Amino acid sequence: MTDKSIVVALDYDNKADALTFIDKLDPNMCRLKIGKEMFTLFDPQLVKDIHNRDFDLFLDLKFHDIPNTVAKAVAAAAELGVWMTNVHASGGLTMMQAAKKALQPYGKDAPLLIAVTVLTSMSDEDLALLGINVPAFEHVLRLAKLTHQAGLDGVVCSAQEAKLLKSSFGKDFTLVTPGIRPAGSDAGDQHRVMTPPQAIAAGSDYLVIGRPITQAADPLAALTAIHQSLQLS
Ligand SMILES: O=c1ccn([C@@H]2O[C@H](COP(=O)(O)O)[C@@H](O)[C@H]2O)c(=O)[nH]1
Repeated sequence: MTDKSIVVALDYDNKADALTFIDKLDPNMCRLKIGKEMFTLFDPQLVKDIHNRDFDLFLDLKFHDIPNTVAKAVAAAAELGVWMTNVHASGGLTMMQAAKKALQPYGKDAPLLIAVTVLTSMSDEDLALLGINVPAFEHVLRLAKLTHQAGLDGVVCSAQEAKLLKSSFGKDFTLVTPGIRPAGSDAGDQHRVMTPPQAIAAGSDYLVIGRPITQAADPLAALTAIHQSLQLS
């Protein structure tokens, strides 16, 4: 089955368990993502272990720091040969421009560089507590505009904002959407959610899906069922 729009968020605290799961997958079935937990626990060797298995890897470290530091971090991600990496758009225009510039020497081998807008776990009420008194979609739009201006490849957003962002920035602006929940599954700490078929219909390019797959009794069956739901949509 080939639908590489699915990016499985690994988020395992045990490397052997993660690799056992990965070894059941075909790199044509999905891409993989590791984030702060796994990178901190298992270091760049994990990136090499995943690349040795021929998967495209999204290194989701959400860099957020001064421009010089973020530029160096993004270049370090490029050295690892990852398919995609990211920064926080709220780090600002200058920071994102510095990150983009740091990838110039890598040419066509540079990873895709995207920016996180508003975390999918956040509601309008969470934003209000930060003094951001607009609905989440408006703040996402603001941050996506800044990201587009900085020349990045796209954003992380909720699939709920995908239609708005595709109509604002065009089809080539890549939308990576976590907060994906198959119908009937537990939302957990995610707030702005959509099902896989809804997300694709809304314009998401990549669906980031973690616990509904990795915490399922049979993760491979859960991934296969999501593939099937997309083919029926
Ligand atoms: O806004 C964001 C940005 C990143 N994430 C990450 O995606 C996965 C989602 O995992 P689930 O288990 O499917 O909830 C996770 O690694 C987050 O760190 C996000 O959820 N929202």
